[in-house]
Amino acid sequence: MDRTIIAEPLTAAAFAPFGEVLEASGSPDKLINQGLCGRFHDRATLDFTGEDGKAGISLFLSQKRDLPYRLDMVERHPLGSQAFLPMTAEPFLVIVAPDEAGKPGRPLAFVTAPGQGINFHRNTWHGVLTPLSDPGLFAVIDRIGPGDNLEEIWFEEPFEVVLR
Ligand SMILES: NC(=O)N[C@@H](O)C(=O)O
Ligand code: NI
Repeated sequence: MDRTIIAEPLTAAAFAPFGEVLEASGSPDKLINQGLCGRFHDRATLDFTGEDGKAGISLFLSQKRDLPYRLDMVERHPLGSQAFLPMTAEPFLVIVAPDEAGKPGRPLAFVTAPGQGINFHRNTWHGVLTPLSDPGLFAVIDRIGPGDNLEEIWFEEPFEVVLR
């Protein structure tokens, strides 16, 4: 199998099987604050299961990654969705993989446009947060609570993610 993955520009359609793209583009769902603010309302599927699980907002300050990016592993969260919302205008790398009988299939990679965030659906195979610039500062909305919410798979042979 070819181990090189070409990252494509992120689109809502291509990402739909894995989650949502969060971006303030097009017309807002509603105008608020005396018409001075557009609200792009309720754009992500937040999904938290398991006893005593709740939604939490955390901040991640991650080191940037260089390209070509060595993809050694993917993970998933069986008990909750996970959203990455950049607090800078810098693009970042988003990696997902289809589930094939409980194991990840061939990964796909996307590069966000400035201002785009993402929300992984619960139990979606994904690469960890992968900034391409410093500071890699993100707000992350995911499940807080007890239970095993992390499943990791390390590839026998890594993939290499490149830009087109
Ligand atoms: N482990 C953690 O909090 N982050 C990962 O889930 C990730 O996807 O970056
Ligand atoms: Ni994760």
